[in-house]
Amino acid sequence: MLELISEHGCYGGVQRFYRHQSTATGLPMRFSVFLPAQASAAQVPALFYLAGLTCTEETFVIKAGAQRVAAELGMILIAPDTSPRGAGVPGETDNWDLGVAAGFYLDATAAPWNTHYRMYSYLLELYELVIREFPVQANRIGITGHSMGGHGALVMALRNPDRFRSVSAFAPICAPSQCPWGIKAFSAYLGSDQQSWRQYDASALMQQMKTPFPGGILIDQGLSDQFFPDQLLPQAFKASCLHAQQSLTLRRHAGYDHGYYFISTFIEDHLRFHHKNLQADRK
Ligand SMILES: N[C@@H](CCC(=O)N[C@@H](CSC=O)C(=O)NCC(=O)O)C(=O)O
Repeated sequence: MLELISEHGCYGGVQRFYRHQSTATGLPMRFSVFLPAQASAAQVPALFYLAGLTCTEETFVIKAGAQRVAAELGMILIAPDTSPRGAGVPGETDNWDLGVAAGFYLDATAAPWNTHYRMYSYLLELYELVIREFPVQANRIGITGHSMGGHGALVMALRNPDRFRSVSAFAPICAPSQCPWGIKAFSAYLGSDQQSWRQYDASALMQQMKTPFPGGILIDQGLSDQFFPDQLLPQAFKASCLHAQQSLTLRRHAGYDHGYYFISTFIEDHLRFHHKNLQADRK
């Protein structure tokens, strides 16, 4: 059962916010949907956007300025929240990089996180819900994201290429098993067996990838990004793409930092990249 929280006219379409009860997390979850005008008459392509640490389902919608081009292209935008809320895990709001707003888009297996912190399964649940409830072309769905959400987008696409036909990312955490944010989160959520971390590590997954994304992968990275040297490691993902013969466009931009000024500058390129890839004939 979907509860509409609010709706707002936007570029001829409508920006909506919803709440629903999730089976995966066992808690109420929130997400946002932009519906372009074209969606009132036909099924259209859709793009999931996964936000980063400290964000909500609202951050992308109010900061990235994506709706104008999505309205032009006739593309639905879906932005979920970044973690369960109200799980009651002791200390879950004590750190900005673990717990609330830091779900890392994985299914926790270690207590006390494993009951509700199940964002990987939640995204698959949301994917089905979106196809059921909105006028989406089910074979034309892409995914993108920023930082922790860029990690989530790459992992979701690499593990579910039949669901997500196109993938891009902004300053993603490319090798979480090797950076401080990822090591902290994976140790808490998944435990000490680093073999189990590989299923949520885009660079490790890409090493094993058998069928490349035909339209390539697009990543943008700011060179004034304060997290670039230690946390993001795009060079690791690039090396894995070379190994797997996956075409990767990794653009490095002088003068851009980690924030939404960077994302809002390049979001149009990402929407057009996905629109083009999703237009290509798909079975
Ligand atoms: N703790 C700091 C920094 C938090 C921060 O930079 N969050 C990024 C994502 S970082 C990786 O996932 C973000 O997108 N913030 C939202 C924004 O509007 O910029 C803090 O709380 O400021």
